[in-house]
Amino acid sequence: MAEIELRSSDPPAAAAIVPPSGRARPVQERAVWYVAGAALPVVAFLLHRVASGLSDAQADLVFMVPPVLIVGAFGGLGPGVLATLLALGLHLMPFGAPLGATGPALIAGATFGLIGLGMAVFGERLRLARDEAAARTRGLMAREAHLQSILSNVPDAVIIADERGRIELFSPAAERLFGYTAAEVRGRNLGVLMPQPYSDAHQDQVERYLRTGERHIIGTGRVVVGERKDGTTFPIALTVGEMRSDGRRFFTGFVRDLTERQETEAQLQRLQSELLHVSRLTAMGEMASALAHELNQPLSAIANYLTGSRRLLADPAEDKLVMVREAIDAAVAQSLRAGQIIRRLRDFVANREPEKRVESLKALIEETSALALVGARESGVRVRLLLDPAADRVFVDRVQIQQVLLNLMRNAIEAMEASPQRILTVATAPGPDRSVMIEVADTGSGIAAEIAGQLFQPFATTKAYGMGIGLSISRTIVEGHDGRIWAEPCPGGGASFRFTLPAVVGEELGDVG
Ligand code: HEM
Repeated sequence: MAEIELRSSDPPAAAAIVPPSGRARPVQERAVWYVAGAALPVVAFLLHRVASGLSDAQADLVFMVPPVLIVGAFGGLGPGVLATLLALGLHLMPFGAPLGATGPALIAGATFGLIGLGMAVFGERLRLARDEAAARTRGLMAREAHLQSILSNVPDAVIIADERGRIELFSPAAERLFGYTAAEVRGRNLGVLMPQPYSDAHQDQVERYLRTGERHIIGTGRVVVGERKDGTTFPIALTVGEMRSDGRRFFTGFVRDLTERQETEAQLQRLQSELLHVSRLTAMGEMASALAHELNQPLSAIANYLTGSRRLLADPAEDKLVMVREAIDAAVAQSLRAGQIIRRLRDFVANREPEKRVESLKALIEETSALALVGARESGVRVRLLLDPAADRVFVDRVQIQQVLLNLMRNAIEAMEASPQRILTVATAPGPDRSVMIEVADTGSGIAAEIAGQLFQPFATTKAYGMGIGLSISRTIVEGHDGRIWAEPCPGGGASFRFTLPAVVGEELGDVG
């Protein structure tokens, strides 16, 4: 979990960036104090001498105390010592007091020197402390500036609250997201950012955490609902961290707006389902003439039976009537067959919401192969269905899986166009981890080496026609069913495409119509 311990005695983190000591103090400032240290005692001395008519040498030192103290206190050690020595020098100059002077003059000079030096040492320490404080302030300001720049630029809203849930910090992104200004929410409870019933219960949740230490959001995050100032709600991903500063506990919330992501996901899903639909239409378009042929067969059979019946009815003898009844029964059967083909097609191309149910693979495969083999039997393709009853029940969207099967079977049939032997095998078997494996194998030309690695990428195709999106769509569908799809060369030549689907076993078995 994100827990940060901050103590006020910690050195400012920005110290590494901002020089911390008085060494950074401008050189000019030091120079000014040296000049003052040299000038002020002289000025004080001269003023006193002019005022007292060059006679009162003993009082010189008294007049020079203020400049020495000022220079020592503010200028530090160097300027302070300079001012003190200069003042003593002036005091002891031959034209002031005789060099050989003893007694009170020397005692006064020594006392003055000690006070001046003491003040210079004191001033130096003061100066260092002042510089350090300035460096600390600069460090804190730099840290504050970094924090502000991070807070202004991170796309996530950042909100800091104390342990009573009162908002202390509300980043610019939070202002944009929730519609409040920082000033409006500072000091208010976090509850203001969420709708009921969260709002009333939130502080209890925070206090429960403080009491028990049991985390539900801290460290894991959660998708929750936020409420803007205008009362509208929106989905957010919330992450909460905990921090201690100066013995107090704070919570930091990172809030990411999911509205856009959810919209994007919904849009992707819409596009995806349109693509699935378009690809089914394309498949049907590619098969159109064969399908027309397939429908034509029952229709012309119906026409033949009915023409025959009319002819038979010209002579309504008993034995002829029997034949007419049989012909009409056959016509009915053919029209039902035509109806079934049309219904299957309509189901297959309809744009509908995906819906997963327990289905029988046997039924799915048999139905799909009827569609896939339209026009193929004439070209000599033989079909082998090796369906294991122990691998029959699957939890899938029927139309989508039929789409995968149809695509694999049509590919297999096309791949065998130039082969002397044309056998399409569809087999099922129990797969690993409660799955069922379906195999569609052919005896065609096999998979070209240059395309093997990108078979399931969109627009990878070796066909003269078609966009090459069939296999990539098949992969999307299979993965959407938590399955896997791959291709292998067949031992005797040709290609084998395999995919897995979630099996339904034991008590999960549902009724399949
Ligand atoms: C804005 C919308 C927010 C909603 C809807 C919300 C909702 C919740 C909920 C439902 C819980 C209880 C979780 C449980 O017990 O299963 C919770 C706990 C908590 N929330 Fe919020 N929260 C929001 C914002 C925030 C923010 C911005 C912070 C911090 C600045 C925060 C700090 C906490 C803390 C400290 C806890 C208790 C610790 C935990 O359960 O791990 N929440 N929140």
